[in-house]
Amino acid sequence: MLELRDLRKSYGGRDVLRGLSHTFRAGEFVAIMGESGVGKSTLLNLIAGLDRPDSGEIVLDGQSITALDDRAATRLRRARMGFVFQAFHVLPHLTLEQNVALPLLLNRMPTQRAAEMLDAVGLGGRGGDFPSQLSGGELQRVAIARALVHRPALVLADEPTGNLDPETAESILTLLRNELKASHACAVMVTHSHAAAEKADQTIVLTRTGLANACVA
Ligand SMILES: Nc1ncnc2c1ncn2[C@@H]1O[C@H](COP(=O)(O)OP(=O)(O)OP(=O)(O)O)[C@@H](O)[C@H]1O
Repeated sequence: MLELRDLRKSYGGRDVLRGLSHTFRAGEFVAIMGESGVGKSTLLNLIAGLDRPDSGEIVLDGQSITALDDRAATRLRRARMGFVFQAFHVLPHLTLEQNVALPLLLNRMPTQRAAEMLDAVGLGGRGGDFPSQLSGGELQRVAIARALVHRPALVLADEPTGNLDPETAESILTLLRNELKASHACAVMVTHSHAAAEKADQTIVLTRTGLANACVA
């Protein structure tokens, strides 16, 4: 459902991705690991259509993302993807329910599923609260609810448990996994945490020379 074909990306003449190819299947939860600076966030940004490869192609459900202009890429991102990224953090001036409803509003979909998703992540009845009233773990649950509320085909997560204690991290990842499996979405999660990667179906290690399967759980 998501295909990376011979992706190449360099910054200032320095190669980061050198001909990277991989296929992700629907319903698959994949962790991407690799040493610092190897290009994990770069890869996620390319898949998200937030940056463009120098060459190669990214195909989502038969549609080439790399061939789209910025407007079309934004539309596709909005409709078909969900994000658990620092850059798309929960907005402080909106209530929890308004935050979770955002992808629905942007896609002109009915908004009642926002409350259902808050229930699903264990925050039922707190839709009127503001983000400042929540703990770090609770905020990540809101981010997961928002990433999945519009039933995206593809969820992209960058260190979703980066600043959480191990117990909270474990519960967040179990929640993410359960919600992904319920909606049959594919997820690509960048992480440095082996405990987080263990929650995925498959871990892929990004190296200086490409993408190598490290283990398949
Ligand atoms: N916009 C940019 N301009 C210039 N160089 C960049 C840009 N984005 C990334 N890089 C460089 O590309 C390389 C890969 O960066 P990237 O953030 O993808 O690594 P990473 O594997 O996610 O690292 P980390 O685990 O430390 O977050 C780094 O050397 C970085 O400095």
